[in-house]
Amino acid sequence: MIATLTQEQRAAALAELPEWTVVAEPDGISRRFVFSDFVAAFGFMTRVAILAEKADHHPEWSNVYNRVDIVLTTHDAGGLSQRDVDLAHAINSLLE
Ligand SMILES: C[C@H](O)[C@H](O)[C@H]1CNC2=NC(N)=NC(=O)C2=N1
Repeated sequence: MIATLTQEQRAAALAELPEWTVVAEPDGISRRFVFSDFVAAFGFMTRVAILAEKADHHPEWSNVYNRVDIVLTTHDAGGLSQRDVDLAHAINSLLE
């Protein structure tokens, strides 16, 4: 069973993810991505979906035209875990 991060671990992890915001409900982290159009947004979502499936860790997300909103939380742990942090870094890497 995966555990949620301790307060110390959270603080350290979030310091490395300045683009992500803490959200309360569900306990996790969130980031908004804005692209030029729907095709670019959906292409990004496809790449995130492949990462998520490989990691067996899946985002809560929504898409409206060129915008993608992602929340990462670990359902099995009931909050933010290292899996969310790892996926956030992998998603960030897609944009480099
Ligand atoms: C059985 C399967 O491994 C689990 O249900 C995985 C799948 N993807 C998941 N994704 C997320 N975000 N949280 C989980 O707890 C989770 N659990």
